[in-house]
Amino acid sequence: MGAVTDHGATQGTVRQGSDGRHEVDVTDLVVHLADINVRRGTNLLLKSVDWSVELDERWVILGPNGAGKTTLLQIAGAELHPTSGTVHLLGDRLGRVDVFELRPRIGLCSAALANRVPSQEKVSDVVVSAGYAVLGRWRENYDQLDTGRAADLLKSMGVGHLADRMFGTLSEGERKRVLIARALMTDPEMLLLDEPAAGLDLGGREDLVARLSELALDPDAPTTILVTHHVEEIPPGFTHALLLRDGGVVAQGLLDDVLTAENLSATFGQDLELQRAGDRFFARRRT
Ligand SMILES: Nc1ncnc2c1ncn2[C@@H]1O[C@H](COP(=O)(O)OP(=O)(O)OP(=O)(O)O)[C@@H](O)[C@H]1O
Repeated sequence: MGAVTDHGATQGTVRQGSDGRHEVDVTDLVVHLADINVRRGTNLLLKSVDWSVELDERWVILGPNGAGKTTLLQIAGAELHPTSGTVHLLGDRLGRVDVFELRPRIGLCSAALANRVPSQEKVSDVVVSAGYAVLGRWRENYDQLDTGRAADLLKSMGVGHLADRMFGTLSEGERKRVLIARALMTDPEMLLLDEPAAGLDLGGREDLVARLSELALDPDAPTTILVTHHVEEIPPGFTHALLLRDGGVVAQGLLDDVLTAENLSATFGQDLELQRAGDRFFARRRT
């Protein structure tokens, strides 16, 4: 296998430092990780990760089971502090900002969140309660503006007709769409999606990929970071990729540069062939 490149991610405002060198203003970036490590016991879940995400970028984080994708997303969501290294999210340094003020600015959709939704919760409440940072608690004073916004978001995700159903009665695909609507409810500056297509059938996956593509192509949509195991799930409109293996970055940068058979093979530890059909990707093992 040949050399794998670690393309530098794009940078924020570049200034001339007092010593004449160029300095990046990390507060202009949506995410900036500098040499972060996450250790649990003797395990290094993330190793020396540097990563910068700019405002109009849509990133896919790709890697095999156990690579550290969810751990990385938890850091981007201000849910986890690294063992070492510095993290800036939406201009604030993690550790020096109240995470309870930061988190409403970040929309998160994950299986862990799905598991916390009470099955009796009404779908419209699952969405509207995001604005109040609660789950499973009905408040009678939800604003009409909020309930209207929740209804619009459910419609935009193709599940408007399910607003009065109980969350527990929905199919896997319907739940995923409701949770994406919830993640968008607070009009977040950053949207984090952890394996949104997991557990969906082919039609459900294709429908979700199309909706996420619409979102990715909308210039008013938040900066989006999507975690997946499958190149087939990368929605058209995504601009950048970060490939992760054993907690380390294999490659990162513009999607077209990073998503190669060589990098994918290094990431998944198999000799893989990568095909591109239009704006979609397909991978399989070389025979
Ligand atoms: N608290 C912990 N203590 C020890 N190891 C942990 C802990 N939490 C996670 N890990 C390990 O860290 C590694 C990375 O986990 P993570 O969930 O980030 O991977 P992932 O890429 O999201 O995996 P998957 O694709 O299977 O969801 C895994 O090997 C996991 O077993």
